[in-house]
This record gives sequence, C-alpha cells and structure tokens, in this order.
Amino acid sequence: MIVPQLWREAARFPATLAWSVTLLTLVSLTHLAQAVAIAWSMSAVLRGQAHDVLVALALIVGIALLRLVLCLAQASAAARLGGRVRQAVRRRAMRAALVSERLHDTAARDGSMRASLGDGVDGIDAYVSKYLPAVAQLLLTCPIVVAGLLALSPSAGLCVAAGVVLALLGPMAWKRMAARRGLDHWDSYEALSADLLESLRGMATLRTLGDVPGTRGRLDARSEALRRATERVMRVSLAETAVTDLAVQAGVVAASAAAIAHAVAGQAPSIEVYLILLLASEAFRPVRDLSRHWHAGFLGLTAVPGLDRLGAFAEQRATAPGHAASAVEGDRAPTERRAEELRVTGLGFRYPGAPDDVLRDLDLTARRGSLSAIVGASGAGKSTLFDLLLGFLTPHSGRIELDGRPLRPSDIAVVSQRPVLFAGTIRDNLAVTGPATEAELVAACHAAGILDEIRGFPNGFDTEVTEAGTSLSGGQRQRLALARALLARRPVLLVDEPTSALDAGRAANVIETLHRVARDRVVIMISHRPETLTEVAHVLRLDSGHLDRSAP
Ligand SMILES: Nc1ncnc2c1ncn2[C@@H]1O[C@H](COP(=O)(O)OP(=O)(O)OP(=O)(O)O)[C@@H](O)[C@H]1O
Repeated sequence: MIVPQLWREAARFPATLAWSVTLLTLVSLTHLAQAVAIAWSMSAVLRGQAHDVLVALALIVGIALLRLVLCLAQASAAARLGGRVRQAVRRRAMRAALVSERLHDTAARDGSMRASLGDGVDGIDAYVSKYLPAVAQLLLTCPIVVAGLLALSPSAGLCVAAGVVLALLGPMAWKRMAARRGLDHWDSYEALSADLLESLRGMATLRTLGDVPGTRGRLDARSEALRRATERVMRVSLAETAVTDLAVQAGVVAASAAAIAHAVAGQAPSIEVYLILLLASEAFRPVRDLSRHWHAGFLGLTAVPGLDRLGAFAEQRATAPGHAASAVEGDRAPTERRAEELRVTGLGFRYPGAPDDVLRDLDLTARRGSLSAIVGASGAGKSTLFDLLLGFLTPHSGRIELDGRPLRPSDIAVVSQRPVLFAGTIRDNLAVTGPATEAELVAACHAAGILDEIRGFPNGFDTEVTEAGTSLSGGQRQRLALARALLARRPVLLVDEPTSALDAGRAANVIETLHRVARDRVVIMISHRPETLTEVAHVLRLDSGHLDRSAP
C-alpha cells in the first residue's frame, strides 16, 4: 500500500534511506546464502562427506554472525530514517498549526491537533522506517530467488512466483477496506482526544454546572465508538492476514510437491531438492515481513489525511506579514524603539460567512505621550480591532501605519484580558520576549505593580507557575503579563481591559502605570470601567463599526 506523502518524506533523506535498504537487502542475501549452505550440509550428510559437513556448518555459523551484525546496523539505520522523517513532519506540522489564523478557526480542536502531532506523527515512523525498506527489499530479492528456483525447477519456480503474486495482490481489496476503516478509527480517536482535553480543561465549569455525569457519558460513548472502530479494523486485518498466509502456504506446498516429484523421479541431485525446498520458503520471507510491517505502520498511515489537512506535508509557507510567527521571530534581543503615531485609515473587516462588516471605514489615530482608550458596547468590534492591529486578522480594506510605514506585529506588545502564562518559573515567563537582566525584571515588575508579591513568594522570580498560570490569581496574572509586555520594549502597547481582575486600588495603580508607560510609547487600552477613564484624554467610542470621535 503506497502512501505518496510518506514516500516523498523518506526520499528527503536519500542517503539514510539507501543505506537502510542496502543493509536490509544484505540481510536477505545472508538468508539465501544460509539456505544454500544448509542444502549443501544436508546433501553432504546424505553422502557421508564429513569434511563438507563441517565446512558447511562453519559457513552457517559465520553467516548467522554476519547477519546479526547487519541486522543491528539495519535497525539503527531504520531508526535514524524514521526519527528524521518524524522530526521533519512534526516540525512542519507545528509550524502550520501555530499560526494566528487558528485563533479564529472555529473548526480547530486542540485535542485533535494534539493527537495528530503526537501519536499521528509517531505512528508514521513504523511505515517509513520498516515498511518502505521492506518494499524495496521485496522488489530486489524476490526476483533473484524466483529466478534461481526457475533455473533449478521451472515448475517449482512457477508455483512460487504465482504464490508471491497472489500473496501480494490477493489481500489488496482487504487492505483498501482496512485503510478506509482505519480512517474512521483515526477520526474516532481524534474525537475522543479532543473531548477528553476539553473536559479536563473545563472540569471546574462542568462541576459547577453539575454536568460531570453527562460528560462522563459522552466520553463513554466516544470510547465505545473507538472500540467498535478498532474491532472493525482488526476484523478486516485478520481477513487480510489470512489471505496472505494462505497464498504463502499454498506456494510453499506447491513448490515442495514439485521438489518431491523431482526427488521421486530421481531427476535432480539431492542438493537441488533441498535447495528448492529451502528457497521456496525464503522467497516468501520478504512478503511476510512486508505484511508484518504494514500492520505496524497502520496507525501512521491512517493519520496521514489529518496531518495533510494540517499542512504537515506542504512545503514551508512563507510567513505573511501579520502572522503571529513573525511577532515571535526577530525579537530575541529586544531593543527600545520609539514611535510617534499609530494611524488607521479606512479600515474594513468582515468575518468569513458573516452577513455584515464588523468594522467599516474606520479611522483612528493614537499618539505617543498620552494614553488612548477604546470603549464600546459588547460586540462593537474592539477585540476585532486589536486582532487586526496584531495581524491576527487581515483587513479587507484600509491601512494601518506606524510613523508612516506599515505596522508590523513585532512593533506591538499586548496584554490580553485573560493572559496566557506557560509552565515554568516566573522568570521564564517574563523572559519569553527575550533575555532580560535582573534589574530590568525588577523595573518592569515594579512598574506593573507585581514586584512586592513576587518577592513575597518563597522562590521569588524562580517560583514555578503551573500550566496556564492557575497557581496565580487573575490579577497577578494580568500584572505579570503587563510586566512581560513592558519587557518586550515595543513601540506600541495594546492592553485589553487591564483592570478587570483588580480591586479599585490596584486598578488605579495599573492605570497610573499605563499613563507613565504611554510617555515612551503608543498605548491603546480597551476599557469597560468608566472610573478608569477619568484621566484619559483620548477616549475613542466604537459604535457599529465606526469611531464616534477619533483622537486629535
Ligand atoms: N470568529 C468569529 N467569527 C464570526 N464572527 C465573529 C467572530 N469573532 C467575533 N465575531 C463577531 O464580531 C463582532 C465583534 O466582536 P468583538 O469580539 O470584536 O467585540 P468586542 O467589542 O470585543 O466585544 P466584548 O466587549 O464583548 O469583548 C461580534 O458581533 C461577534 O459576534
């Protein structure tokens, strides 16, 4: 069963692939040489030639040792090939997955993606490292054995050739059916992974809604669907194996019958009879190996369509301006940059499939020196505007410029309403945007109003933060995210409702910090709390896709 994407992946490493195939072919040749040596030793025993028996036995032992060495080298080459392909496919799949478009892709489920990136990519290893070299081995060694048998006994050769063809083509229909059912199996597996991940993430909400039994029931149903899909695949697999085995056994029995007929008729010397018997079995060895490796690589094979959809087999796409990747790259060692004016002109945007524009012909100017705030009813398009500024969405019309040139994602630092922290220490989380000295960390955390609390933790900046930052309060996460954004030293700072998780005192401190920060950069804040806007000179009201009043 040929999967073009996986062949192309293996072909990207021609030297490793060729080395693996060469070693596997040499291993096959040692089996053939051993068959010849065994036939010779048995015929020597029959003829009572003790010297020949000893030489043949020494040869058999020598060949077995050589094969051991070759097998070890082949296993290592195969593992190298599988590992390289896995790494390349996973790297490309991750690049394709970690793009800003995913933020707005309502069909994407993290659990499905995790299954594809994890088990799916691991699964293709067996297909690439074992199955592909086994195909090459079959094509190289089977014709040699069949030709040898034809030379020894045309009837035995024909029986074996027919058996090989039958063993390869006979189970094709079942293989195709197994591949189809395998796709259903993979879909069930992905769905279960996605549901499981979402249930774990939403456990607290599910508990408070009293939906834990319901969730358990849904997961049970998914699990049952996966069990049924697995059984269906196994049934077809069993039928496919039975057809292969039948063809193999029939070929060996027919060739043996031909050899026995020769022996009975006294047409051939004993060594030829033994050779026919042994080579008939050897001819089917690559077929049996191929069938075994096909089953081992089956999971990876079924993951291919999902990985393909993800873009794992596409050439690396050029990262368009505005993609999140470019916001991360190129900012390893940030240096302080200044900008005077962010200007938005004639901006228009509509979500795919939505009946109306979210933003229409929007003009906006925000300047360094004083804080700008955007307010507006829920659904007015404030977050959409931020996503357009960040390059997560592409506008249908209009321009976004910083000091007269197009705004780049790397110009912007952002503090979202629900900031994401990563597993690691507070220091790791602060240093995500680039290396920072202790003094810089202290200054940023002081400005964000979180320094005293960090110093109060037993390990200070080296305190571990749990995954998604759940070991910190909402307000602490928000202020840590503000410190992180300040450390990015970008000329534009976007802040989405920075005080939503803070009490009045802390909220006032953060707004004071933002006023201070706005002296060196353009700062735009989304706000829902009127009391935080008293000191803000430029309040921009977003209404039905327009701004009521833009900053002067
Ligand atoms: N991915 C999406 N696909 C389609 N429509 C969307 C999508 N995201 C948002 N919208 C719609 O776009 C409009 C603006 O949403 P947006 O999130 O920008 O509003 P907002 O002003 O930030 O609201 P809030 O103050 O409640 O956060 C809403 O009508 C929303 O339903």
